[in-house]
Amino acid sequence: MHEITRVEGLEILDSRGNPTLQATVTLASGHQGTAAVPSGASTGKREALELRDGDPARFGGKGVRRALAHLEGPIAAALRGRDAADQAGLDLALCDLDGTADKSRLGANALLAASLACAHAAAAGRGLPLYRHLAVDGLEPLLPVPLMNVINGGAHANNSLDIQECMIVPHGFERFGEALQAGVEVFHALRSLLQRYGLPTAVGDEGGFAPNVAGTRQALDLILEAIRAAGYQPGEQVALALDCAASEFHRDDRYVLAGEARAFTRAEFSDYLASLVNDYPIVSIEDGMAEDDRAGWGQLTDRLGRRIQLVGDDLFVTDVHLLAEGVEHGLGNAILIKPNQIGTLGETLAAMAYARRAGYAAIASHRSGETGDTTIADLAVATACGQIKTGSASRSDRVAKYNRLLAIERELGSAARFAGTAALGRH
Ligand SMILES: C=C(OP(=O)(O)O)C(=O)O
Ligand SMILES: [Mg+2]
Repeated sequence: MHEITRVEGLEILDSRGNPTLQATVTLASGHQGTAAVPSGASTGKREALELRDGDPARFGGKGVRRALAHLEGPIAAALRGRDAADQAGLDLALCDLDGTADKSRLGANALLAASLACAHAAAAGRGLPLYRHLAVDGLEPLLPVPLMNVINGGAHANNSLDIQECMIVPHGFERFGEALQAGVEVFHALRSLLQRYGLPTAVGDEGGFAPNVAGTRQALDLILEAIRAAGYQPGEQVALALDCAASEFHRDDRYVLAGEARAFTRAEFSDYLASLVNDYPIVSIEDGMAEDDRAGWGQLTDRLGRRIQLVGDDLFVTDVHLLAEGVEHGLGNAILIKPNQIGTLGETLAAMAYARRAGYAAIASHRSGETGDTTIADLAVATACGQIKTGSASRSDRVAKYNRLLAIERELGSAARFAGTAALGRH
């Protein structure tokens, strides 16, 4: 029994300068665990609620004092005396305590901070690294392929690109460290290219560049050129991935892309994405259709689901019930995993387990507003999900996750396995 004796909260800042929550859980043994919660910008409308104070006089309404009070009040009271190693039981108790479907009473930010900090405390109490503590029965630790967002658009940058994320996927390598190095070299090569073409090298929220490009194809052409300039083979070693975040530009049943000066029907937008897949080594498209456009998701999955990975982010919001519905109706073939979309670690693990059983891929993911917290790195390794999406190499909040994975790879030594190309080969 790893008895919880104290739960403390702290209001800290995220990478966008907005307040967020950190929790520290102390056990009777004296061991402690600390975790911080991130925050999204292009949030799915079915996400659990991130409780904000709404007082415009403080952080423009984004304060988290109420959530902090919930964390240190009712949540702390409910956790004291419980076993930190009983993650499922703790998280069930937290859900019951909140009592709402969307965690709007206590706030998903308050609940997740506590939930994650319990896991860290239990790991410390057991004398295990977090990825060992969270290890899923029968699965060996696996270092994930990084999906690195090198050109930012959409809600994450104020440039002309409608597609939110253009990512590189360094998969054709033996070790995580080699893949990361390749990704970073491509990122540096891209910076040089942008400079040469007189385009700005300022970065967006996730650390990727945010140039004013003339549409998606120019962004992808630049990335391909950067992959070659860095000495890697596009597709074979470093592939491409997109997060369209299509809910953001879905209006009146049309996909309105300012950069293409066009409003697409769902069929036309499927054609457009298929043409990109034909012309570029794209292995994964996230939120290629809007969260409410189930017909669009069905069409896109029929069209591309056997060729590439189609990831539901806003569509599934890390919710096992929405995922189950999606599996039943054949929507997509992968789920993005963001613990703060659902609000507890236990429910996050349940969604990942369901995906595994259903043959859906799972990608552990950061949010666009991040902290130095590295829990998702351990989560990816423990669940052997094979992929992690955590931005570019130019911001310390993103680099922290990559550095954690480097440390895990070293710690595992000769037992370290890298997911590599096999992680993408399910379709
Ligand atoms: C990471 C993402 O952005 P946000 O955190 O803004 O939802 C995403 O959409 O996948
Ligand atoms: Mg997304």
